[in-house]
Amino acid sequence: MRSSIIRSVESTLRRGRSVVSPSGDHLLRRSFTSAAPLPERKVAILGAAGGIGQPLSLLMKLNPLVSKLALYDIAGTPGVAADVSHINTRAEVAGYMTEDQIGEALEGSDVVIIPAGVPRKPGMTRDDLFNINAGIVKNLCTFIAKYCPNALVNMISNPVNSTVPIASEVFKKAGTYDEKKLFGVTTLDVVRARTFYAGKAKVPVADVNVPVVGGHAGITILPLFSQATSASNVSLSADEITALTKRTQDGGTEVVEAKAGKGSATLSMAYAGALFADACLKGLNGVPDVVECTFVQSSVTELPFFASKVRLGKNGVEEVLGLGSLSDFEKQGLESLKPELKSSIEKGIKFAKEN
Ligand SMILES: NC(=O)C1=CN([C@@H]2O[C@H](COP(=O)(O)OP(=O)(O)OC[C@H]3O[C@@H](n4cnc5c(N)ncnc54)[C@H](O)[C@@H]3O)[C@@H](O)[C@H]2O)C=CC1
Ligand SMILES: O=C([O-])CC(=O)C(=O)O
Repeated sequence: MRSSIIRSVESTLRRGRSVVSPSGDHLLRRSFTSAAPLPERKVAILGAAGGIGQPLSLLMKLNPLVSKLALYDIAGTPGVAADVSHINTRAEVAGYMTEDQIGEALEGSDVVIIPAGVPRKPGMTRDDLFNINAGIVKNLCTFIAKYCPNALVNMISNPVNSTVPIASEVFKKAGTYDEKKLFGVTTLDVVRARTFYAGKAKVPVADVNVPVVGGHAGITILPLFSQATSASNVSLSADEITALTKRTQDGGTEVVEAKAGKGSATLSMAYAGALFADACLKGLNGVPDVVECTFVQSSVTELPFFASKVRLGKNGVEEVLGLGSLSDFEKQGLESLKPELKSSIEKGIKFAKEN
């Protein structure tokens, strides 16, 4: 059994296909065929030795689209890099520690993933992380602007609703901002919405996709269950949809409480981060119709940043897609989230301008 699984993964890798795929295995089918040579792609992970960073480093090492994997952290990277580097997959792994080495880590990167920063403890909101994480993100983005201004930046560090605007201001100040290349990673909200919906509706999770729009904190997370694929065959009551919405919005808190002081989601986040980075790489490589929900500069609403479905392409964002038709419940959720999201965005912009 074990050897047949290994054989199947190895044969997938030889064909140059992805082991992980956003939104289910349909993307596997639009990956490269054996005839297409895979382009060289460098991915850097900043915060690679942390709770998310370590399993994310593992998953990116398993991704055959990655030819170089740069692992950076302020502590612990040599061990993680040595460990991951022994895996017999395509990516060459190098570990970097201290700011003297960050330039080398970043240079030539196509995608930079940032899970650096402190996680929540029970009783905290994501915004309670602002005071520490805002400075970390600002500093790291200054290095990105200097060493790899053309990279796609996947921001995981919380509060995403503020750290993405901070990054945009740092890049603007450096003259390198390209709104097509900056993403807040909200994939975990989609992963949760799919899992919770499939469980409640008793349908195979692989058949379910659910757009999640807005932002990445509490009520700013708005799953659009009315647009769930397979929704037409499923009838959930209004109370069930309300409960699913709340569970998706509180998914992070559910994990924080279960971990009881030992941090927040790391394994599911690493999975979600790997899915989103994989989608970015596929877009860069010219795979058509790669669509993911992500928090980007947006004109979908009056807010300057907003998460929605986005088509990814050779330059990052190819098209920010609209919201589609919303149920009355979702319309109400959309209006309710705007004040909080607006103030988190403004807080990030103000911090970056004043510091
Ligand atoms: N976007 C999302 O959906 C999610 C975001 N998160 C956020 O991800 C962040 C990381 O979470 P964990 O990995 O659990 O935390 P962790 O504390 O386990 O790891 C963070 C890592 O960042 C490193 N770090 C700190 N300052 C750094 C700097 N200046 N440069 C490079 N590395 C630095 C630390 O040394 C540590 O290894 C948190 O802010 C958390 O809230 C967590 C889950 C989901
Ligand atoms: O809840 C947290 O603090 C971490 C996070 O963003 C998530 O799990 O969605």
